Amino acid sequence: MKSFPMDEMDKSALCVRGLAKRYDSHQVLRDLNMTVPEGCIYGLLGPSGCGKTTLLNCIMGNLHYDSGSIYMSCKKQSQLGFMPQDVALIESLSIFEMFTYYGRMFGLSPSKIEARAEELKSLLQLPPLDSWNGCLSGGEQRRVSFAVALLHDPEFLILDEPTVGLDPLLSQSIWLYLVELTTKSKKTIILTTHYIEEARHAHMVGLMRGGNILAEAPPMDLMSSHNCSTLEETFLIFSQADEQSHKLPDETIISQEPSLKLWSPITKQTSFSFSRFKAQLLKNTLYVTREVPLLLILFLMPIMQCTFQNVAVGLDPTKLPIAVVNHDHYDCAHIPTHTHACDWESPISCRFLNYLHHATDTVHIVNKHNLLEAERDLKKNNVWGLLYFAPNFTQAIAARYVNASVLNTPDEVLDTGAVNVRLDMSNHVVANIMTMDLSTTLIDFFRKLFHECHWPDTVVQLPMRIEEPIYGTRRPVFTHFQSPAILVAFGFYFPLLFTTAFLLHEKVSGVLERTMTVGLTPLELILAHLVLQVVITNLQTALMHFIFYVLFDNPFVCSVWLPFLLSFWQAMSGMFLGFFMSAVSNSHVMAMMSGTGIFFFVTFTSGLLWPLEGIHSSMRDLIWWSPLALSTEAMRGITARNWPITHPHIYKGFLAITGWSTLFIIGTYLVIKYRGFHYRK
Ligand SMILES: Nc1ncnc2c1ncn2[C@@H]1O[C@H](COP(=O)(O)OP(=O)(O)OP(=O)(O)O)[C@@H](O)[C@H]1O
Repeated sequence: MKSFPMDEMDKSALCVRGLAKRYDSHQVLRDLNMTVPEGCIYGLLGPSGCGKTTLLNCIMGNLHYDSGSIYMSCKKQSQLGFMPQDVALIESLSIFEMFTYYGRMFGLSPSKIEARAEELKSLLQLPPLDSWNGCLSGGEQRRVSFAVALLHDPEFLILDEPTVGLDPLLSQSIWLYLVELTTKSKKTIILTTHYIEEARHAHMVGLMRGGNILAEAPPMDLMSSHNCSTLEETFLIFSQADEQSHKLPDETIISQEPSLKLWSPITKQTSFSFSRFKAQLLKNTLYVTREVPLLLILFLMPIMQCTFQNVAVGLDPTKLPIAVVNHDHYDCAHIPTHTHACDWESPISCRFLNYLHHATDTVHIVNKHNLLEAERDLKKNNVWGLLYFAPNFTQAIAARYVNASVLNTPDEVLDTGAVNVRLDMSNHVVANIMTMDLSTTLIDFFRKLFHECHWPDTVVQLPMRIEEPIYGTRRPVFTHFQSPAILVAFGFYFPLLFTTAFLLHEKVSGVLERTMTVGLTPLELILAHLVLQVVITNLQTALMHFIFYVLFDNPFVCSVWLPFLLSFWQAMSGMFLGFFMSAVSNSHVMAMMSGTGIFFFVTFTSGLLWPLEGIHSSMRDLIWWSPLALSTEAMRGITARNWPITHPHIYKGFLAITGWSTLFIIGTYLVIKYRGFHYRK
């Protein structure tokens, strides 16, 4: 290969001077100088981990650097073509769809995109353009990725290992094409490669080691000045010299505290472009509609979770076995079933048990012969409770209510005339429901009995009258308490999950970095996602409201729009947290772990599982700062009480969501501003 004429090098396409970059305490680039003449191929050679990718990212403005300076002849992102080390293809698109996506990013017309696609297909021997990226081999993906970098015919190409894994013949034709690009079209190309010998094709090579360029010159000049026949040999000589010279010790550089973080001279797109926004939106929509498992998760999950919640949570337990030891009467089978006849002779224990059997579904009577057997079953949790009627229970009851008044009935008689109940109280919910059910059934039984005898039934009632409730029903169910909270929690969590997973997938696969390098702005990225999320959220919310309020008939005493608006607003807040999570997370594991933590924190402190009025007194004032606490209360206020938006409980809910959303947006803005939206290993 002819070496690049030195006189043409005066005009530099890129000048890097004294560049330093470190990750925490790891100094990756140190006092690095590099000059790339215009219209040449510059081969950046160096062992793995020497900092090549870091250098390229600093040049393109994907990374801040700590000190030094970078000069570039091209200033706009659209003049730059970048092929990252990871292929960073969008797997759910076909090759042509991906060309269309990137073409739109660059503002190319459809006919131009089509023409370039055909050109690049024959040049790079690409598979048919309607092939899915996800089905291509590694080498094919690399060629497609290379084609994307060339699509808009940029002036400056930065290629991170373009020929790795390619057929030698294809590699050679790519090199020939690159040389043609530089000679005919005066493009400038920087490429990295592990195949040192292929860099002979380059006009200039830079030998990089330990974060520094040891030498840069045309490859032939480098070899001849060191009497070497291969570049490999030349690199070895430079590496040995570098090893012996022991340049600056690490600490010297680490101790330099950079005063400010510097960017590359490439001007980042800041203005909003409808064409890029549309390209991103169409790409996202194609992705979501093509990924059937994702679609199922998005819509089946709310359906299933809401259905499970309604059928599995909050309903009163039924058919709880309860042991009955009846020493009042051993064989209730032959006692007449007209339980409430004013008859104080036939065994009241049997008549009460008969009434219990028919009046409530909560307990299921299991007759036992003696107390020992019943207690054994209670300990083994074969039964949840034990009812014991002492001998002469009926007579004692009669003595209490018929033959005498309660005041002059002896204590022993009162004792005998009491139903003895022993329960397994280890399960709070079951124990409370059984206690309530047994006492109300017993009171009801005696009320009806007294009624038959034409006695005032107030004798057996507490001196308290429970009036019709202002809100809710006389016999509230736990599901009714939970459903508004579940709606709010799911409304928050589903968008959080989707946004985090979707953006993180793009980030980790390198697609996001690539699209941001070609000019997509954070605002366009966020708006395109927002539009899709709004559509998904509205469908999910409609589905969830339908299941809760139409299928399962949870309390809903209000108009449709206000709870829908609250759910929607809550979902937006979940999405904003998703933006923040995807910006700060570098892996799905990290996002998943923090997402799970957030879910449990938010669930426990939202009043979903238990009323917040029952929280420990030290947290009583703080709890309302929890992200979903006020909105959950607002949802209850709307759906069960029909409070308007002007009610303090309701507008505080909306304000709390707005406040948290603002916080998430500010957090995301700061992360993007100071760290970028890029993937960091
Ligand atoms: N985000 C990061 N945080 C911390 N260290 C990093 C980060 N990115 C890269 N490094 C480290 O910086 C060094 C240089 O990495 P870089 O990817 O630039 O090397 P490279 O020369 O391109 O390697 P390869 O040829 O294998 O791709 C490596 O030791 C790497 O572990």
